[in-house]
Amino acid sequence: MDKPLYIQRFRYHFSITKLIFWALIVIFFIYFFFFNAPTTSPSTSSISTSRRVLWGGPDWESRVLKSARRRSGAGGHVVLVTGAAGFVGTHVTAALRRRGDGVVGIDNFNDYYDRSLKRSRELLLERAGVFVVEGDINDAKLLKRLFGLVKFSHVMHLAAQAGVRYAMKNPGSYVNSNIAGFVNLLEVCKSANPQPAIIWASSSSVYGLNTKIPFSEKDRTDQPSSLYAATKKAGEEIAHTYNHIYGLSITGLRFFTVYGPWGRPDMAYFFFTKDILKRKTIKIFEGPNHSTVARDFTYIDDIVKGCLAALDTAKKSTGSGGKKKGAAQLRVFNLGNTSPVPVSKLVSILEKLLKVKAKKVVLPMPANGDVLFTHANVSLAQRELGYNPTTDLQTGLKKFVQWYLDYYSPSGKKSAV
Ligand SMILES: O=C(O)[C@H]1O[C@H](OP(=O)(O)OP(=O)(O)OC[C@H]2O[C@@H](n3ccc(=O)[nH]c3=O)[C@H](O)[C@@H]2O)[C@H](O)[C@@H](O)[C@@H]1O
Repeated sequence: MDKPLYIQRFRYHFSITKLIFWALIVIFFIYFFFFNAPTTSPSTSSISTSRRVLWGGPDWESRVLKSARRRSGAGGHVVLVTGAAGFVGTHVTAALRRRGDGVVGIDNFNDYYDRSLKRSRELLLERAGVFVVEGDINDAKLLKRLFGLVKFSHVMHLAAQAGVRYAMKNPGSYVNSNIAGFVNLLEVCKSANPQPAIIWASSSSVYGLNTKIPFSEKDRTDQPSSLYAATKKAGEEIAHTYNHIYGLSITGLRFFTVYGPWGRPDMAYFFFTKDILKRKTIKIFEGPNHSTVARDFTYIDDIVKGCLAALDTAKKSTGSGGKKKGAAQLRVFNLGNTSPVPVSKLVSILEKLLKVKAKKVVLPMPANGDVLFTHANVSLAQRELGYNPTTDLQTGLKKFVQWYLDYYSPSGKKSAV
């Protein structure tokens, strides 16, 4: 006897559902085993790298090797640049490439700020012949593979979680990138054969609550006022340890509020420009008793020169196979502009360049880790590196604004690249 119609329909629907269920399971397994193959490396960065990053394979290897090749007759170094799609990283990488060094970049393309800007910088480097590996400095396997493929003479370590105020929102990302990531990189460098010399980005923020002006490398740096500053200071101590135990040659560069074309959208000069153009109100912080807040704003080209000079004067690491063979070089330099400018003056320069009057509100500086004043004494860098900053804020901001208007104009993105 035939079953009632509703039972037949129920069975029919039930079997379709079962079919879809098993099909989904099969698709999941195919995806997991075939598209998530062994060269896939789970990364640990809390901001960006919850996704999996693909690297490896013959094509990837040949791109790495090609990028690491020095221009024939150029002599030069073979450099791994971490944070190569970052602001300073892109400029330094391009400059190294221009003069003929072999350069391989690495960047995790995290979403701390607009990723498309990072991708545009990557494109710029790709056109200059540099391959930026997508991966995280916490990925030891990836770093070992890179060192297995290429005998890097230097590492320019510029990958970091930057930004003073964001440290209150996402403290873990600072520990992850600036401490864990740095240690991971040093662990791989110490075991590499030959060991590379390392140049890395510290920060003017390590001077913290120091009131002695201008800041000299001999001044105290044990009063950080933000977690960001504390992680950079920790980096300096960690550098000391790896230099002492393993003979790694390490140079730390304390950058002072670096600005310029292709800059970081989280920095005040950048978002002030954006907000002034949008007629949005900007906040200008002031210190106690209406005192001025000022920064030793330093133009990117001056910083690049300092980075290259630090690289060219770095002595070789002395260790090999994880063992120290003798004392190695350990240096720290201020790279600033030596003339602090009040934030209110920065805004008035921008108003003139943009030909727009800013809507502004002056507020007491919140307790967010910011310091009142920075001012670099660069005589050590002058002596040892021949560092001599030449760009004043007016000139540097003019170049930034030209780039900004071009890059963000409706038709500009490509022409700026
Ligand atoms: O030199 C350094 O060590 C640091 O320089 C910058 O940090 P900061 O100098 O605080 O740069 P901005 O965030 O661009 O701030 C510049 C000035 O604008 C002020 N500001 C910021 C934001 C705002 O809304 N209003 C305002 O007046 C800040 O108080 C500060 O005085 C970078 O963001 C750090 O990554 C870097 O390490």
